[in-house]
Amino acid sequence: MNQSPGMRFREALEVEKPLQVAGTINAYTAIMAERVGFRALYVSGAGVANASFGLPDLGMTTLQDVLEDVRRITSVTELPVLVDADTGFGGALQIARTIRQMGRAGAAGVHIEDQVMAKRCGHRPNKAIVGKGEMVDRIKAASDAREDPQFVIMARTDALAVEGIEAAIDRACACVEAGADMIFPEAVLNLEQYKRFTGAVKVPVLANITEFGKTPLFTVEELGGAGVRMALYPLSAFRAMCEAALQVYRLVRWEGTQTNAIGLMQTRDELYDFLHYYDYEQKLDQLFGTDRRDL
Ligand SMILES: C[C@](O)(C(=O)O)[C@H](CC(=O)O)C(=O)O
Ligand SMILES: [Mg+2]
Repeated sequence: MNQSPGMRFREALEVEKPLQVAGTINAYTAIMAERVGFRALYVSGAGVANASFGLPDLGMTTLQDVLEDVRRITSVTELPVLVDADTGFGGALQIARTIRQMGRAGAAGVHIEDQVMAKRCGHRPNKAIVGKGEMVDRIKAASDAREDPQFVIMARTDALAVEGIEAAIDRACACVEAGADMIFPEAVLNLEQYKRFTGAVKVPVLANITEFGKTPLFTVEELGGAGVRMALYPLSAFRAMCEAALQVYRLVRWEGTQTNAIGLMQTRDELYDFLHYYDYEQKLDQLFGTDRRDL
């Protein structure tokens, strides 16, 4: 595995069209997603905020908070990991630091968006965005800072909901001009709009297929037909995990036993299989023998 993570992401993009990018909120889910066959993973800003810190996705987490989750994930997978860097966590110099530290944490690339620093979830109302010039500066700073030229800089624009499609496409093109390798148009409403973006920008476009948001749950075939090159599922597994956890808590609390919750659970054997538990155990036995009575 001597290719850089950025290179691996770009290769995955050539192999699978559109490339499905699986959101993984921790190291263990990354292992499962890799085993299932995904070719690229994602660390969601909302995932870090919600799952790791119990906070809403409103720009309250720091670069270090995100890096910690990125390191945990990149240390257990060979798959390239795209990371949500929100607004970049500061001005030009801080954005440069974000890019370098993400690279060193093993990320394949990041997306940086044009919302104001006090950002909101992309699928919520009342978003505010910085001017086109400031967004272009963010992308210039990011693209200039990469230590590996293959590290992916993806520009996310939230302008569609704020200024409309023409302005959003104009921004996307300006970001590509400034060095963005890929474009993430946020909160797209229909396939026609995706077609407008993919027709206008000459770089790969990502579709954020997040549930309960503004974008319908388009299939990969539909997205591919609109020229989209990446389909992102940022929180799908997390949402399902949360629902399962809630059901288990309720059942145990109400029924005084987990018997009726067992069907919602991954078994010990499955868990150990994903973790290669038995290989580790065998290693211990090899090293120290199985008779531990003299300890
Ligand atoms: C992609 C996203 O930025 C994320 O942090 O995962 C979110 C996802 C979501 O809230 O559903 C976003 O679209 O803003
Ligand atoms: Mg986000």
